[in-house]
Amino acid sequence: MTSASKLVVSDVSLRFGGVNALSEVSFDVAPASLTALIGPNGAGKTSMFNCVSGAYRPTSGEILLDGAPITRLARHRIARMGLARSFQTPVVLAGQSVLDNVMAGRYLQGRHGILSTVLGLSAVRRDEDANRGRVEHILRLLDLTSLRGVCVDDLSYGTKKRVEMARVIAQEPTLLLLDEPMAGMTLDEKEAMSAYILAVRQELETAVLLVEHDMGVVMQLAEHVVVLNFGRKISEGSPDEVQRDPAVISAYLGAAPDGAEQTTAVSTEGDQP
Ligand SMILES: Nc1ncnc2c1ncn2[C@@H]1O[C@H](COP(=O)(O)OP(=O)(O)OP(=O)(O)O)[C@@H](O)[C@H]1O
Repeated sequence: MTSASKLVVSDVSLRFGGVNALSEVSFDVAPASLTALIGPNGAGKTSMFNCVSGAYRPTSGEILLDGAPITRLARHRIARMGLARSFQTPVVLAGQSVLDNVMAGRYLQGRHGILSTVLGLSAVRRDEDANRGRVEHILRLLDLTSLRGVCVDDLSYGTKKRVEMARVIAQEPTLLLLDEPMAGMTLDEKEAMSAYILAVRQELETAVLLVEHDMGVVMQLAEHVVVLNFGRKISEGSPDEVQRDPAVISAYLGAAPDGAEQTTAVSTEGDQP
């Protein structure tokens, strides 16, 4: 753990009745870095996202955001501290345009309450102008400008995921949690989404924590990889290091016993290694 870490996860455990979803998991996310959280189905990735974002309260352990404890804070308080997340199934405002969806992200980020917004106070109007400029910029960044007036209901699944990402980015997070941003996408859409994630990160200098099953994407995007299996951290390091780690290969293949010699690396082909 370093005091300069964006996120520090320290000995986090989460139990559901008799199920240990997470067992004493620790890792850091460095500022402006891209860290991937990977592991086979049921490894505990979503549980960890839910603990970090405040949806679940860990049974034990501590989570720090910019050095401040967030373990027991409500979701909206953590969001106000700079954390935003996307979901496996994109969360969009049905029946609303792409523009309105992204504007919704600005309202979450805004400092004015609903009453001052309704009263149309001048400070709010100044913010509105700034918001519009910011939203137009985000639409351009994610190639959504031409779709700004289109209702999200009429968009493909992959484009809805892009709209959700635009809304989340509009919150100007300093830590962005992306839960399987490529799930259900075509190969072309995945390549485009990878480029968008890199562009967003460069532009906003946001730290990103990414859950993704597509190992090709993880190896291409991540600087640091944390591997979970059955709720425990089994490996951590550069993409190259983890894909050669026998414990990781064993977890994904479900075959070789712990510590066994392995000659194959984790596959970077296809969705599910
Ligand atoms: N709300 C819950 N109630 C009971 N058990 C749960 C709950 N949420 C998760 N679990 C259990 O915790 C473990 C970790 O699940 P989790 O969804 O975090 O894994 P995951 O790595 O995200 O899996 P996947 O890749 O399939 O999404 C699993 O055994 C799961 O069945």
